[in-house]
Amino acid sequence: MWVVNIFFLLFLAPCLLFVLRFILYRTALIFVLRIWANWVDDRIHVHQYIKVAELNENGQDNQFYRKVFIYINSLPSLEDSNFTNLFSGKKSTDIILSLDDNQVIQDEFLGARVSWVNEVERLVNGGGCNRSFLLRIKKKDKRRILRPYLQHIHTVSDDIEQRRRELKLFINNKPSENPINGRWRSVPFTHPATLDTIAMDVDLKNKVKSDLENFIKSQNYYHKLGRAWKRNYLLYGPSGTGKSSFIGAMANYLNYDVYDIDLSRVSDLKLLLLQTTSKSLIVIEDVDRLINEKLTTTTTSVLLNFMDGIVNSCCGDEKIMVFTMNSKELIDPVMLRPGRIDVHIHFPLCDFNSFKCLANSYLGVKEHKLFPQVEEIFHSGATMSPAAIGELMMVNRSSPSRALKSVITALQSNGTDAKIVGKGKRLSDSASSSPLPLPPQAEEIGGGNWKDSVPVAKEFRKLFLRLKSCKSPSLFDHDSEMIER
Ligand SMILES: Nc1ncnc2c1ncn2[C@@H]1O[C@H](COP(=O)(O)OP(=O)(O)OP(=O)(O)O)[C@@H](O)[C@H]1O
Ligand SMILES: [Mg+2]
Repeated sequence: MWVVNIFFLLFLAPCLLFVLRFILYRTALIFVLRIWANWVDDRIHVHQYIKVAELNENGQDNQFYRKVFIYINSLPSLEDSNFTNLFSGKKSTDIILSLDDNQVIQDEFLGARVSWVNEVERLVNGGGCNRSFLLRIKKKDKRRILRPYLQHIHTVSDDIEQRRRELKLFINNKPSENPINGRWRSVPFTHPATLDTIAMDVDLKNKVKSDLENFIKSQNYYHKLGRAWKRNYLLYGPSGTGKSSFIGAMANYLNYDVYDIDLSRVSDLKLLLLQTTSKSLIVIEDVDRLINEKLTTTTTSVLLNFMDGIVNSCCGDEKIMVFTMNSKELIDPVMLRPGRIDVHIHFPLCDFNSFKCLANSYLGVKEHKLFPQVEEIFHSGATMSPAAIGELMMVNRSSPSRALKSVITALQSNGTDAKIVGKGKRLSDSASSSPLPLPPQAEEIGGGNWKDSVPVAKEFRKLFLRLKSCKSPSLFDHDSEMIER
Protein backbone atom coordinates (compact mmCIF):
# COMPACT_ATOMS: atom_id res chain seq x y z
CA MET A 1 0.00 0.00 0.00
CA TRP A 2 2.78 2.45 0.92
CA VAL A 3 4.43 1.70 -2.45
CA VAL A 4 1.23 2.83 -4.22
CA ASN A 5 1.21 6.00 -2.09
CA ILE A 6 4.78 6.83 -3.00
CA PHE A 7 4.03 6.37 -6.69
CA PHE A 8 0.95 8.54 -6.29
CA LEU A 9 3.00 11.29 -4.60
CA LEU A 10 5.72 11.09 -7.23
CA PHE A 11 3.08 11.60 -9.87
CA LEU A 12 1.23 14.33 -7.96
CA ALA A 13 4.25 16.48 -7.04
CA PRO A 14 5.33 17.40 -10.62
CA CYS A 15 1.68 18.02 -11.56
CA LEU A 16 1.30 20.45 -8.66
CA LEU A 17 4.56 22.16 -9.50
CA PHE A 18 3.45 22.54 -13.10
CA VAL A 19 0.09 24.05 -12.07
CA LEU A 20 1.81 26.38 -9.58
CA ARG A 21 4.27 27.57 -12.19
CA PHE A 22 1.44 28.08 -14.67
CA ILE A 23 -0.49 30.21 -12.16
CA LEU A 24 2.61 32.20 -11.23
CA TYR A 25 3.33 33.00 -14.84
CA ARG A 26 -0.27 33.81 -15.67
CA THR A 27 -0.56 36.25 -12.80
CA ALA A 28 2.94 37.74 -13.30
CA LEU A 29 3.66 36.58 -9.74
CA ILE A 30 6.89 35.00 -10.91
CA PHE A 31 7.94 38.40 -12.20
CA VAL A 32 7.14 39.96 -8.83
CA LEU A 33 9.03 37.19 -7.02
CA ARG A 34 12.04 37.77 -9.24
CA ILE A 35 11.99 41.49 -8.38
CA TRP A 36 11.87 40.62 -4.67
CA ALA A 37 14.73 38.16 -5.07
CA ASN A 38 16.79 40.82 -6.84
CA TRP A 39 15.88 43.32 -4.11
CA VAL A 40 17.10 40.95 -1.39
CA ASP A 41 20.22 40.17 -3.41
CA ASP A 42 20.89 43.91 -3.80
CA ARG A 43 20.57 44.46 -0.03
CA ILE A 44 23.15 41.85 0.84
CA HIS A 45 25.80 43.09 -1.62
CA VAL A 46 27.82 46.25 -1.77
CA HIS A 47 27.46 48.08 -5.11
CA GLN A 48 29.55 50.57 -6.96
CA TYR A 49 28.25 53.18 -9.36
CA ILE A 50 29.87 54.41 -12.54
CA LYS A 51 28.47 57.42 -14.32
CA VAL A 52 28.78 57.97 -18.07
CA ALA A 53 27.79 61.59 -18.66
CA GLU A 54 26.58 62.88 -22.00
CA LEU A 55 29.05 65.76 -21.96
CA ASN A 56 32.61 65.83 -20.69
CA GLU A 57 33.99 68.50 -18.38
CA ASN A 58 34.61 70.83 -21.36
CA GLY A 59 31.01 70.57 -22.48
CA GLN A 60 31.91 68.38 -25.46
CA ASP A 61 30.12 65.18 -26.47
CA ASN A 62 31.28 62.12 -24.60
CA GLN A 63 31.63 59.47 -27.30
CA PHE A 64 31.27 56.68 -24.79
CA TYR A 65 27.83 57.97 -23.78
CA ARG A 66 26.69 57.47 -27.39
CA LYS A 67 28.07 53.94 -27.37
CA VAL A 68 26.32 53.09 -24.12
CA PHE A 69 23.11 54.57 -25.55
CA ILE A 70 23.33 52.33 -28.63
CA TYR A 71 24.26 49.31 -26.52
CA ILE A 72 21.49 49.73 -23.96
CA ASN A 73 18.84 50.25 -26.59
CA SER A 74 19.89 47.03 -28.29
CA LEU A 75 19.47 44.87 -25.17
CA PRO A 76 16.66 42.30 -25.31
CA SER A 77 15.83 43.18 -21.68
CA LEU A 78 14.67 46.58 -22.96
CA GLU A 79 11.33 44.96 -23.64
CA ASP A 80 11.00 44.12 -19.93
CA SER A 81 11.64 47.67 -18.84
CA ASN A 82 8.66 49.47 -17.25
CA PHE A 83 8.76 52.37 -19.70
CA THR A 84 10.15 52.46 -23.20
CA ASN A 85 9.66 54.87 -26.08
CA LEU A 86 8.78 53.79 -29.59
CA PHE A 87 10.20 55.58 -32.61
CA SER A 88 10.06 54.85 -36.30
CA GLY A 89 13.41 54.05 -37.88
CA LYS A 90 14.99 55.02 -41.20
CA LYS A 91 12.55 52.80 -43.08
CA SER A 92 8.91 53.49 -42.38
CA THR A 93 8.45 49.87 -41.29
CA ASP A 94 11.27 50.01 -38.71
CA ILE A 95 10.27 50.40 -35.08
CA ILE A 96 12.93 51.40 -32.58
CA LEU A 97 12.64 50.94 -28.82
CA SER A 98 14.37 53.39 -26.55
CA LEU A 99 14.64 53.41 -22.76
CA ASP A 100 12.59 56.17 -21.16
CA ASP A 101 14.09 58.80 -18.83
CA ASN A 102 15.08 57.59 -15.35
CA GLN A 103 14.24 54.00 -16.17
CA VAL A 104 16.35 51.02 -15.17
CA ILE A 105 17.48 48.22 -17.42
CA GLN A 106 19.16 44.98 -16.39
CA ASP A 107 22.01 43.29 -18.17
CA GLU A 108 24.11 40.19 -17.60
CA PHE A 109 27.74 39.75 -18.46
CA LEU A 110 29.99 36.79 -17.65
CA GLY A 111 27.43 35.58 -15.11
CA ALA A 112 27.25 38.92 -13.28
CA ARG A 113 24.10 41.04 -13.09
CA VAL A 114 24.47 44.77 -13.66
CA SER A 115 21.93 47.51 -14.18
CA TRP A 116 21.86 50.84 -15.97
CA VAL A 117 19.76 53.88 -15.13
CA ASN A 118 19.00 56.41 -17.85
CA GLU A 119 19.39 59.42 -15.57
CA VAL A 120 17.91 62.74 -16.63
CA GLU A 121 18.33 65.66 -14.29
CA ARG A 122 16.20 68.69 -15.21
CA LEU A 123 17.97 72.01 -14.69
CA VAL A 124 15.98 74.50 -12.67
CA ASN A 125 17.09 77.69 -14.39
CA GLY A 126 16.94 78.05 -18.11
CA GLY A 127 15.52 74.61 -18.84
CA GLY A 128 17.63 71.91 -20.41
CA CYS A 129 18.83 68.80 -18.62
CA ASN A 130 21.89 66.80 -17.74
CA ARG A 131 21.85 63.28 -19.13
CA SER A 132 23.93 60.36 -18.04
CA PHE A 133 23.88 56.61 -17.75
CA LEU A 134 24.57 55.18 -14.33
CA LEU A 135 26.07 51.71 -14.17
CA ARG A 136 25.43 49.75 -10.98
CA ILE A 137 27.73 46.84 -10.45
CA LYS A 138 28.41 44.59 -7.47
CA LYS A 139 31.74 45.34 -5.84
CA LYS A 140 32.65 41.67 -5.88
CA ASP A 141 32.14 41.52 -9.68
CA LYS A 142 33.74 44.82 -10.54
CA ARG A 143 37.35 43.73 -10.69
CA ARG A 144 36.45 40.64 -12.72
CA ILE A 145 34.06 42.06 -15.31
CA LEU A 146 34.30 45.84 -15.57
CA ARG A 147 37.04 46.09 -18.18
CA PRO A 148 35.81 43.30 -20.43
CA TYR A 149 32.25 44.60 -20.03
CA LEU A 150 33.18 48.11 -21.21
CA GLN A 151 35.13 46.56 -24.07
CA HIS A 152 32.07 44.47 -24.91
CA ILE A 153 29.94 47.65 -25.05
CA HIS A 154 32.45 49.18 -27.47
CA THR A 155 32.40 46.15 -29.73
CA VAL A 156 28.63 45.70 -29.76
CA SER A 157 27.87 49.37 -30.41
CA ASP A 158 30.54 49.58 -33.13
CA ASP A 159 28.98 46.54 -34.76
CA ILE A 160 25.52 48.05 -34.63
CA GLU A 161 26.72 51.35 -36.02
CA GLN A 162 28.56 49.56 -38.78
CA ARG A 163 25.42 47.68 -39.77
CA ARG A 164 23.30 50.84 -39.75
CA ARG A 165 25.57 53.12 -41.69
CA GLU A 166 24.96 54.01 -45.31
CA LEU A 167 27.58 52.53 -47.62
CA LYS A 168 29.46 54.76 -49.99
CA LEU A 169 31.06 54.25 -53.34
CA PHE A 170 34.17 56.38 -53.82
CA ILE A 171 35.66 57.08 -57.22
CA ASN A 172 38.87 58.95 -57.75
CA ASN A 173 38.91 62.38 -59.34
CA LYS A 174 41.12 63.33 -62.22
CA PRO A 175 44.39 64.86 -61.00
CA SER A 176 43.34 68.22 -62.44
CA GLU A 177 40.25 68.21 -60.22
CA ASN A 178 42.07 67.30 -57.00
CA PRO A 179 42.70 70.75 -55.58
CA ILE A 180 39.03 71.68 -55.85
CA ASN A 181 37.25 68.44 -55.11
CA GLY A 182 39.72 66.37 -53.14
CA ARG A 183 41.01 63.04 -54.31
CA TRP A 184 37.80 61.08 -53.98
CA ARG A 185 34.17 61.81 -54.64
CA SER A 186 31.48 59.63 -53.19
CA VAL A 187 27.92 58.62 -53.88
CA PRO A 188 25.66 56.30 -51.89
CA PHE A 189 26.47 52.70 -52.66
CA THR A 190 23.24 50.97 -53.58
CA HIS A 191 24.44 47.99 -55.62
CA PRO A 192 21.65 45.44 -55.35
CA ALA A 193 23.86 42.33 -55.62
CA THR A 194 24.04 40.00 -52.65
CA LEU A 195 25.91 36.74 -52.28
CA ASP A 196 22.53 35.03 -52.67
CA THR A 197 21.86 36.59 -56.07
CA ILE A 198 25.22 35.53 -57.52
CA ALA A 199 25.04 32.24 -59.37
CA MET A 200 28.13 30.28 -58.38
CA ASP A 201 29.09 26.94 -56.92
CA VAL A 202 27.49 26.63 -53.48
CA ASP A 203 30.60 25.25 -51.78
CA LEU A 204 32.71 28.00 -53.26
CA LYS A 205 30.24 30.64 -52.09
CA ASN A 206 30.28 29.19 -48.56
CA LYS A 207 34.08 29.12 -48.58
CA VAL A 208 34.19 32.79 -49.57
CA LYS A 209 31.63 33.67 -46.91
CA SER A 210 33.59 31.95 -44.16
CA ASP A 211 36.84 33.48 -45.43
CA LEU A 212 35.29 36.96 -45.19
CA GLU A 213 33.83 36.24 -41.77
CA ASN A 214 37.18 34.97 -40.51
CA PHE A 215 38.84 38.07 -41.84
CA ILE A 216 36.60 40.52 -40.04
CA LYS A 217 37.06 38.68 -36.76
CA SER A 218 40.85 38.45 -37.02
CA GLN A 219 42.12 41.84 -35.94
CA ASN A 220 44.06 40.44 -32.98
CA TYR A 221 45.44 37.57 -35.00
CA TYR A 222 46.84 39.88 -37.69
CA HIS A 223 48.27 42.23 -35.11
CA LYS A 224 49.85 39.37 -33.22
CA LEU A 225 51.54 38.31 -36.44
CA GLY A 226 52.73 41.88 -37.06
CA ARG A 227 50.80 41.99 -40.33
CA ALA A 228 48.51 44.68 -41.68
CA TRP A 229 44.90 43.62 -41.29
CA LYS A 230 44.12 43.30 -44.98
CA ARG A 231 43.25 40.64 -47.49
CA ASN A 232 43.70 40.68 -51.24
CA TYR A 233 41.35 38.91 -53.60
CA LEU A 234 41.73 38.18 -57.28
CA LEU A 235 38.53 37.56 -59.23
CA TYR A 236 39.24 36.23 -62.69
CA GLY A 237 37.17 34.79 -65.49
CA PRO A 238 35.58 35.68 -68.82
CA SER A 239 33.52 38.76 -69.33
CA GLY A 240 29.98 38.74 -67.95
CA THR A 241 30.58 36.02 -65.36
CA GLY A 242 29.75 38.19 -62.36
CA LYS A 243 33.09 39.56 -61.08
CA SER A 244 31.92 43.16 -60.65
CA SER A 245 28.58 42.00 -59.28
CA PHE A 246 30.47 39.83 -56.81
CA ILE A 247 32.38 42.86 -55.53
CA GLY A 248 29.04 44.59 -54.94
CA ALA A 249 27.83 41.49 -53.11
CA MET A 250 31.00 41.39 -50.97
CA ALA A 251 30.56 45.04 -50.00
CA ASN A 252 26.94 44.45 -49.04
CA TYR A 253 27.86 41.32 -47.11
CA LEU A 254 30.62 43.04 -45.14
CA ASN A 255 28.97 46.45 -44.96
CA TYR A 256 32.13 48.02 -46.33
CA ASP A 257 32.52 51.16 -48.42
CA VAL A 258 33.92 50.67 -51.89
CA TYR A 259 36.83 52.60 -53.39
CA ASP A 260 36.79 51.95 -57.12
CA ILE A 261 40.18 53.05 -58.41
CA ASP A 262 40.35 54.11 -62.02
CA LEU A 263 44.11 53.98 -62.60
CA SER A 264 43.76 56.07 -65.75
CA ARG A 265 42.88 59.02 -63.49
CA VAL A 266 45.65 58.50 -60.95
CA SER A 267 48.62 60.79 -60.56
CA ASP A 268 49.62 59.91 -57.00
CA LEU A 269 48.39 56.49 -56.03
CA LYS A 270 50.03 56.62 -52.61
CA LEU A 271 48.10 59.71 -51.50
CA LEU A 272 44.95 58.23 -52.98
CA LEU A 273 45.40 55.02 -51.02
CA LEU A 274 46.34 56.90 -47.86
CA GLN A 275 42.96 58.58 -48.01
CA THR A 276 40.99 55.37 -47.97
CA THR A 277 39.35 54.50 -44.69
CA SER A 278 39.19 51.22 -42.84
CA LYS A 279 36.30 48.81 -43.43
CA SER A 280 36.54 49.27 -47.14
CA LEU A 281 36.95 47.32 -50.35
CA ILE A 282 39.54 48.82 -52.63
CA VAL A 283 38.86 47.73 -56.17
CA ILE A 284 41.04 47.76 -59.26
CA GLU A 285 39.14 46.27 -62.18
CA ASP A 286 40.37 44.77 -65.43
CA VAL A 287 44.01 44.57 -64.40
CA ASP A 288 44.87 42.64 -67.55
CA ARG A 289 43.80 45.65 -69.62
CA LEU A 290 46.75 47.46 -68.08
CA ILE A 291 49.16 45.17 -69.82
CA ASN A 292 49.47 47.31 -72.90
CA GLU A 293 49.14 50.51 -70.99
CA LYS A 294 51.81 52.49 -69.29
CA LEU A 295 51.99 53.48 -65.66
CA THR A 296 54.71 55.06 -63.57
CA THR A 297 57.25 53.10 -61.61
CA THR A 298 55.97 54.84 -58.53
CA THR A 299 52.42 53.71 -59.19
CA THR A 300 53.64 50.17 -59.57
CA SER A 301 55.66 50.11 -56.40
CA VAL A 302 52.94 51.87 -54.40
CA LEU A 303 50.45 49.30 -55.57
CA LEU A 304 52.73 46.45 -54.58
CA ASN A 305 53.50 48.11 -51.26
CA PHE A 306 49.82 48.46 -50.67
CA MET A 307 49.30 44.81 -51.42
CA ASP A 308 52.14 43.99 -49.04
CA GLY A 309 50.54 46.16 -46.37
CA ILE A 310 53.21 48.86 -46.10
CA VAL A 311 51.14 51.82 -47.30
CA ASN A 312 48.06 50.23 -45.83
CA SER A 313 49.44 50.02 -42.32
CA CYS A 314 49.75 53.83 -42.21
CA CYS A 315 46.11 54.55 -42.99
CA GLY A 316 44.03 52.38 -40.69
CA ASP A 317 43.44 48.77 -41.50
CA GLU A 318 40.65 46.28 -42.09
CA LYS A 319 40.75 46.61 -45.84
CA ILE A 320 40.13 44.19 -48.62
CA MET A 321 41.67 44.81 -51.98
CA VAL A 322 40.01 43.23 -54.99
CA PHE A 323 41.50 42.89 -58.45
CA THR A 324 39.54 41.63 -61.41
CA MET A 325 40.82 40.32 -64.71
CA ASN A 326 39.62 38.12 -67.52
CA SER A 327 42.62 35.83 -67.46
CA LYS A 328 45.68 35.24 -65.29
CA GLU A 329 47.65 34.07 -68.30
CA LEU A 330 49.43 37.34 -68.94
CA ILE A 331 50.06 38.33 -65.36
CA ASP A 332 53.50 38.20 -63.86
CA PRO A 333 53.57 35.70 -60.99
CA VAL A 334 55.35 38.35 -58.89
CA MET A 335 52.04 40.13 -58.54
CA LEU A 336 50.15 36.98 -57.71
CA ARG A 337 52.58 35.61 -55.18
CA PRO A 338 51.29 34.53 -51.77
CA GLY A 339 50.84 37.52 -49.47
CA ARG A 340 50.01 39.77 -52.38
CA ILE A 341 46.98 37.88 -53.59
CA ASP A 342 45.55 35.87 -50.73
CA VAL A 343 42.53 34.37 -52.47
CA HIS A 344 42.04 33.55 -56.14
CA ILE A 345 38.44 33.04 -57.24
CA HIS A 346 37.65 31.73 -60.67
CA PHE A 347 34.44 32.89 -62.35
CA PRO A 348 33.65 30.34 -65.05
CA LEU A 349 31.10 30.50 -67.86
CA CYS A 350 27.71 29.08 -67.00
CA ASP A 351 27.23 25.41 -66.19
CA PHE A 352 23.94 23.68 -65.54
CA ASN A 353 23.96 24.43 -61.81
CA SER A 354 24.56 28.15 -62.33
CA PHE A 355 21.91 28.08 -65.05
CA LYS A 356 19.39 26.67 -62.55
CA CYS A 357 20.32 29.36 -60.07
CA LEU A 358 19.77 32.05 -62.73
CA ALA A 359 16.46 30.49 -63.78
CA ASN A 360 15.37 30.62 -60.16
CA SER A 361 16.30 34.29 -59.69
CA TYR A 362 15.30 35.64 -63.11
CA LEU A 363 12.22 33.49 -63.82
CA GLY A 364 11.26 32.16 -60.39
CA VAL A 365 11.52 28.63 -61.84
CA LYS A 366 13.05 25.82 -59.77
CA GLU A 367 12.11 22.93 -62.02
CA HIS A 368 10.91 22.83 -65.62
CA LYS A 369 10.26 20.21 -68.23
CA LEU A 370 12.90 21.80 -70.47
CA PHE A 371 15.63 21.48 -67.81
CA PRO A 372 16.78 17.98 -68.93
CA GLN A 373 17.28 19.31 -72.44
CA VAL A 374 19.24 22.29 -71.15
CA GLU A 375 21.34 19.99 -68.98
CA GLU A 376 22.17 17.81 -71.95
CA ILE A 377 23.29 20.82 -73.97
CA PHE A 378 25.54 22.02 -71.16
CA HIS A 379 27.00 18.50 -70.85
CA SER A 380 27.76 18.52 -74.58
CA GLY A 381 30.13 21.44 -73.89
CA ALA A 382 28.05 24.43 -74.99
CA THR A 383 28.18 27.36 -72.66
CA MET A 384 27.49 31.08 -72.36
CA SER A 385 28.21 33.75 -69.83
CA PRO A 386 25.73 34.16 -66.96
CA ALA A 387 25.28 37.75 -68.19
CA ALA A 388 24.14 36.52 -71.63
CA ILE A 389 21.80 33.93 -70.17
CA GLY A 390 20.45 36.43 -67.66
CA GLU A 391 19.76 38.88 -70.47
CA LEU A 392 17.75 36.29 -72.44
CA MET A 393 15.81 35.35 -69.34
CA MET A 394 15.11 38.93 -68.46
CA VAL A 395 13.63 39.91 -71.84
CA ASN A 396 11.45 36.77 -71.86
CA ARG A 397 10.57 36.77 -68.18
CA SER A 398 6.83 36.88 -68.83
CA SER A 399 7.05 33.33 -70.25
CA PRO A 400 9.56 30.98 -68.60
CA SER A 401 9.11 28.40 -71.40
CA ARG A 402 9.93 30.98 -74.04
CA ALA A 403 12.91 32.16 -71.98
CA LEU A 404 14.27 28.62 -71.65
CA LYS A 405 13.72 27.92 -75.33
CA SER A 406 15.62 31.07 -76.28
CA VAL A 407 18.49 30.00 -74.01
CA ILE A 408 18.48 26.54 -75.63
CA THR A 409 18.53 28.07 -79.13
CA ALA A 410 21.35 30.43 -78.18
CA LEU A 411 23.37 27.61 -76.64
CA GLN A 412 22.81 25.32 -79.64
CA SER A 413 23.36 27.83 -82.36
CA ASN A 414 25.98 30.11 -81.09
CA GLY A 415 27.39 29.12 -77.73
CA THR A 416 30.67 30.85 -78.40
CA ASP A 417 29.30 34.07 -79.86
CA ALA A 418 26.86 34.28 -77.05
CA LYS A 419 29.76 34.43 -74.62
CA ILE A 420 30.37 38.02 -75.52
CA VAL A 421 26.75 39.07 -75.20
CA GLY A 422 26.00 40.94 -72.01
CA LYS A 423 29.48 42.26 -71.45
CA GLY A 424 29.84 43.26 -67.83
CA LYS A 425 30.32 46.78 -66.55
CA ARG A 426 32.65 48.42 -64.12
CA LEU A 427 31.33 48.27 -60.60
CA SER A 428 30.84 52.04 -60.50
CA ASP A 429 28.72 51.93 -63.66
CA SER A 430 25.98 50.09 -61.87
CA ALA A 431 26.72 50.45 -58.21
CA SER A 432 24.62 53.45 -57.45
CA SER A 433 21.20 54.32 -58.62
CA SER A 434 22.03 57.99 -58.12
CA PRO A 435 23.70 59.63 -61.07
CA LEU A 436 27.33 60.44 -60.35
CA PRO A 437 28.03 64.15 -60.21
CA LEU A 438 30.79 63.87 -62.75
CA PRO A 439 32.04 66.39 -65.25
CA PRO A 440 31.54 65.61 -68.98
CA GLN A 441 34.89 63.81 -69.18
CA ALA A 442 33.52 61.31 -66.69
CA GLU A 443 32.19 59.33 -69.64
CA GLU A 444 35.67 57.93 -69.80
CA ILE A 445 35.08 55.87 -66.66
CA GLY A 446 35.37 52.28 -67.75
CA GLY A 447 36.44 53.42 -71.20
CA GLY A 448 40.00 53.56 -69.98
CA ASN A 449 41.73 56.10 -72.17
CA TRP A 450 45.00 55.52 -70.43
CA LYS A 451 47.26 57.33 -72.79
CA ASP A 452 45.68 60.70 -72.08
CA SER A 453 46.26 60.76 -68.41
CA VAL A 454 48.78 58.22 -67.28
CA PRO A 455 52.50 58.86 -67.24
CA VAL A 456 54.76 56.43 -69.02
CA ALA A 457 56.94 53.75 -67.46
CA LYS A 458 57.99 50.34 -68.42
CA GLU A 459 58.16 48.75 -65.00
CA PHE A 460 54.47 48.34 -64.48
CA ARG A 461 54.12 46.62 -67.80
CA LYS A 462 57.08 44.43 -66.95
CA LEU A 463 55.51 43.52 -63.68
CA PHE A 464 52.13 42.63 -65.02
CA LEU A 465 53.37 41.11 -68.23
CA ARG A 466 54.00 37.51 -67.89
CA LEU A 467 57.10 36.75 -69.84
CA LYS A 468 56.91 33.52 -71.69
CA SER A 469 60.03 32.39 -69.93
CA CYS A 470 58.49 32.60 -66.46
CA LYS A 471 55.23 30.76 -66.69
CA SER A 472 53.19 30.64 -63.49
CA PRO A 473 53.82 27.69 -61.26
CA SER A 474 51.21 25.01 -61.66
CA LEU A 475 49.50 26.08 -58.43
CA PHE A 476 48.39 29.27 -60.11
CA ASP A 477 47.08 27.42 -63.11
CA HIS A 478 45.20 25.11 -60.87
CA ASP A 479 41.67 24.61 -62.07
CA SER A 480 40.09 24.85 -58.67
CA GLU A 481 37.81 27.80 -58.22
CA MET A 482 39.17 29.29 -55.02
CA ILE A 483 42.76 29.06 -54.04
CA GLU A 484 43.62 30.42 -50.66
CA ARG A 485 47.15 31.33 -49.79
N1 LIG B 1 27.31 34.61 -61.73
C1 LIG B 1 26.32 35.49 -61.91
N2 LIG B 1 25.22 35.44 -61.14
C2 LIG B 1 24.23 36.33 -61.31
N3 LIG B 1 24.23 37.30 -62.24
C3 LIG B 1 25.30 37.40 -63.03
C4 LIG B 1 26.40 36.50 -62.90
N4 LIG B 1 27.32 36.82 -63.81
C5 LIG B 1 26.84 37.89 -64.47
N5 LIG B 1 25.64 38.24 -64.01
C6 LIG B 1 24.81 39.36 -64.47
O1 LIG B 1 25.40 39.83 -65.66
C7 LIG B 1 25.66 41.23 -65.63
C8 LIG B 1 27.15 41.49 -65.88
O2 LIG B 1 27.92 40.93 -64.83
P1 LIG B 1 29.27 41.57 -64.28
O3 LIG B 1 29.37 43.00 -64.69
O4 LIG B 1 29.36 41.29 -62.83
O5 LIG B 1 30.33 40.71 -65.07
P2 LIG B 1 31.93 40.82 -65.07
O6 LIG B 1 32.45 39.46 -64.81
O7 LIG B 1 32.35 41.90 -64.15
O8 LIG B 1 32.24 41.20 -66.57
P3 LIG B 1 33.52 42.02 -67.15
O9 LIG B 1 34.71 41.11 -67.05
O10 LIG B 1 33.15 42.30 -68.56
O11 LIG B 1 33.66 43.26 -66.34
C9 LIG B 1 25.22 41.73 -64.28
O12 LIG B 1 24.04 42.46 -64.47
C10 LIG B 1 24.94 40.51 -63.45
O13 LIG B 1 23.75 40.66 -62.75
MG1 LIG C 1 33.31 43.76 -64.45
